[in-house]
Amino acid sequence: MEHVQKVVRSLSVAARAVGAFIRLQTLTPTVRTFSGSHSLSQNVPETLWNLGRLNHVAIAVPDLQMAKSFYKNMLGAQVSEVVPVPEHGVSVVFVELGNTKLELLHPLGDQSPIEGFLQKNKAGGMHHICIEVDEIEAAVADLKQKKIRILSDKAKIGAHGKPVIFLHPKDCGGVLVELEEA
Ligand SMILES: C[C@@H](C(=O)O)C(=O)SCCNC(=O)CCNC(=O)[C@H](O)C(C)(C)COP(=O)(O)OP(=O)(O)OC[C@H]1O[C@@H](n2cnc3c(N)ncnc32)[C@H](O)[C@@H]1OP(=O)(O)O
Repeated sequence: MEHVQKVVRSLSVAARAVGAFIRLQTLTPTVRTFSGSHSLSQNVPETLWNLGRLNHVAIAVPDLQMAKSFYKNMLGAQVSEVVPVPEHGVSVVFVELGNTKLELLHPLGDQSPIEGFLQKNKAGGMHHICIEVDEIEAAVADLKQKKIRILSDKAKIGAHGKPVIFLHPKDCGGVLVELEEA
């Protein structure tokens, strides 16, 4: 009899553990990437666009040559020449990191969107992150519906020759987010 009670107790502990595991699986957010595994996407409703890899992290700097020299000579990174991107009001240096890039940004022209940021952050600082998407127009339509502010009327060509948009930092947890079509 005691043996039977032990078996019943073990079975009920196992059943509770399975229940907790299933609840945990339901609660755990899933990551959905267009470059990643399909098995991760099972809990996510199908949408017309997908988020991909981190393309770059952009850092606004008050002195582009000094910043370039820091990454090249102090950290030993491979860095590009200065690339002017007048359509976005910035000059850029790309820092290669293997799996992603840094973009060092400095204002170009008198209407630069990073001028105000550098006035508030005199030593410079992290300005935005850029994540790849597979369908930028679908992303724009979807995010507009979700009341996320898009900071331009339509996608512009970004520093890598691909269409980009920016999302308002106040709608993205305080981070300026750029989406780039891969
Ligand atoms: C080449 C290209 C590429 O990669 O392809 C690029 O990188 S172009 C990179 C440059 N282009 C862009 O950044 C385009 C998108 N950016 C913009 O439209 C603008 O910079 C905004 C993000 C809307 C900020 O505009 P503006 O400086 O005039 O406004 P503001 O100073 O009144 O800022 C409004 C509020 O947002 C905050 N705020 C401003 N810039 C921010 C940033 N980078 N990250 C996080 N928060 C930020 C301010 O502190 C302020 O918060 P409080 O009210 O709490 O004080």
